[in-house]
Amino acid sequence: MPSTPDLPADLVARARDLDARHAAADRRDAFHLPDGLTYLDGNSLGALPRTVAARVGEVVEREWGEGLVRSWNDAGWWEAATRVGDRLGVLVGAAAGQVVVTDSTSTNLFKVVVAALGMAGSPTRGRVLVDPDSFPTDVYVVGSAARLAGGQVDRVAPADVAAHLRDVGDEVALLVYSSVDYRTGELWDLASMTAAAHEVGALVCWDLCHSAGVLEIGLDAHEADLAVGCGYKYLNGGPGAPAFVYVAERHQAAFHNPVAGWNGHARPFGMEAEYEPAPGIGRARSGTSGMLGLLALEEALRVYDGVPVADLRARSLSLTRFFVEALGALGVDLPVVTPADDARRGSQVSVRHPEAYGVVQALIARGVVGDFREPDLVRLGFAPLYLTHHDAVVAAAHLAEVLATGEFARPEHTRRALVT
Ligand SMILES: Cc1ncc(COP(=O)(O)O)c(C=O)c1O
Ligand SMILES: Nc1c(O)cccc1C(=O)C[C@H](N)C(=O)O
Repeated sequence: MPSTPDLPADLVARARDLDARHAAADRRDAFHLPDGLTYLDGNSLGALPRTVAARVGEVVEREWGEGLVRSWNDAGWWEAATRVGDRLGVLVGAAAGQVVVTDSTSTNLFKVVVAALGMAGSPTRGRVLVDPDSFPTDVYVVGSAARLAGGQVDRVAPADVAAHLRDVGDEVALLVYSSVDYRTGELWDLASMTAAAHEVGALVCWDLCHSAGVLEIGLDAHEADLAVGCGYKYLNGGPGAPAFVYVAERHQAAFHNPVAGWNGHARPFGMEAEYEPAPGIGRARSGTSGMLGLLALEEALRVYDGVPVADLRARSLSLTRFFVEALGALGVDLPVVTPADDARRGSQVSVRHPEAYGVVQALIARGVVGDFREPDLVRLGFAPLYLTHHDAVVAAAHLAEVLATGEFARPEHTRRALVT
């Protein structure tokens, strides 16, 4: 692995000052991070909180091994989906009883779109708006769910939503938008888009995959209707961790889960012939959750204990702002596609380069892990719980060298892997 480039003393000193200023939100010691690695991909797969392995070991050996089926009662397995939902709800601004942790984001989105088309009530309200540049699963799932439920999909960029609602707002049932764009890192205005949808009588489902755990979302405060998001990015639940779904309390009675499985029944152990949904958010459950993943996520969320999301947001903004400043100081003049305005920036920085794939691979070979996103983006995520301003300087210095040396064009860096 190439050694770390010489770091300019002024940047190192500034990093030290900023790390001291944001020390209250520093939980780096709570994570296992490989020596010498600068990990800027927590927006794809979050790092491992140290206590998770022991907790999973305990669940396997004691709760499963010894407790066996009794653990559904004795170890609180049955209620884990809503218990972890309540904990996660605190991070996204949802009062208890509105979030359940279950299934994947894709599956939860399917349930939400079908349910929302049913909630819209009028047969003339069948349009579902989706951002064509969303993470592809959102576009695929919205298309499939809307088709099955007799709706119609309008692919509308966030900037055009207001105009579209003026034109056909009274036919719109639901808007599905990401609060942070997975490619550019742009943060959309959840409050004003939600209000605009409500003005025409439509509902909104927010995809929080790239915002949960790093910024204040305020679902209840902004009267959001529905939301989904995953547990394995900034929430650090581990690969394939279960996702979450939020249904605002005022909508729960009308929320008819199309995957009406027994876990969402009012009396699951009544083994009744007919389905009757559970009275609250439990109705968004379908089948049995994978307990190892769910309890691993619960343990991972303990890292957030005592860390206000506002402090994390301040640290995150400082990290991304400082990283861009460091790129400038080191003479890296790639276009930064992530907004410079704090109010419009999530927790990542994406830069454009025609050989972005090779740049990312060359960085990884140097121990700086980010990822490549089509067609030409180097995407670097800044998980504020465990990254420091010093990491930002190290990453910027490696990027400067990768560009200066032309390493990105080496054949070993341009060969595509299955997962990018
Ligand atoms: C914005 C967004 N939505 C949805 C997903 C898909 O989630 P899942 O694979 O859990 O269905 C991802 C990431 O994979 C994502 O980034
Ligand atoms: N879910 C993933 C996976 O199973 C493998 C590799 C990456 C992912 C991701 O989550 C990608 C991520 N949603 C993104 O924003 O690109």
